[in-house]
Amino acid sequence: MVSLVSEFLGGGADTIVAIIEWTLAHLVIQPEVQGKLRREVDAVDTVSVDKSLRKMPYLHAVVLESLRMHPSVPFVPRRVRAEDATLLGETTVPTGDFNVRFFVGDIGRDRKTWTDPDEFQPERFLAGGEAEGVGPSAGPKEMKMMPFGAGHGFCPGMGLAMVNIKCFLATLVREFEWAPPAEGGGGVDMNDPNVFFKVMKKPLSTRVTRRTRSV
Ligand code: HEM
Repeated sequence: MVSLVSEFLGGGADTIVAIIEWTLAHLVIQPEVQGKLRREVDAVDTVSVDKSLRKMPYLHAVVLESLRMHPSVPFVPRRVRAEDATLLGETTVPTGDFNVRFFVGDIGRDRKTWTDPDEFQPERFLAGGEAEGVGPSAGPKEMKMMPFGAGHGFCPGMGLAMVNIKCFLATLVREFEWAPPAEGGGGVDMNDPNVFFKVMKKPLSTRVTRRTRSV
């Protein structure tokens, strides 16, 4: 019970914080994406953001693009059994029990699947884009990305996480302008440290201005 609660608290909080920080970093260095997202957020009734999420496809695309590039949990471990020696891609898997790690981050940046995988392009998830119809969970036939894992260990917090991240981001973009740090502030470092959770190596530093809007 204790480990279950700690898994929910640890896995449920740090992962969300990390993805919001990465997304804000992209919005800071790509002001055109921030502007487009803000126009969408401003256009809906955001008094109760959670009720308006369905009307914000660009917000959905922004979050998916962030999860594709920066999945908070970098790999998914599985214990598997091969009855016969099997050819998996270019690797021959021997007969018997063994551990496999699926590197979620590498799947999301696979050059055979994604065009310019190191570019933050939320539009790819919109209608007509190469990832139209791709969602946060792995598809039954094809797995273009799997930030929440797949199969029997699949993340039970996915739905909660998506709503949480979207509500937070929509509110942060509605209320504030996000700009790069003032000169000498060190810029935005998009590297991640080689640790388990994919956090930013250097915590995001930005200039934040409260928006003044006529009601
Ligand atoms: C951006 C947010 C999150 C990401 C990227 C994420 C990702 C993952 C991944 C990749 C796994 C392993 C899945 C597998 O083995 O196939 C996992 C497991 C898990 N996640 Fe999440 N997660 C997130 C948010 C949450 C939240 C909000 C909760 C709970 C409130 C949560 C609770 C759990 C639990 C309990 C497991 C273990 C499931 C099991 O072992 O059966 N996660 N998560």
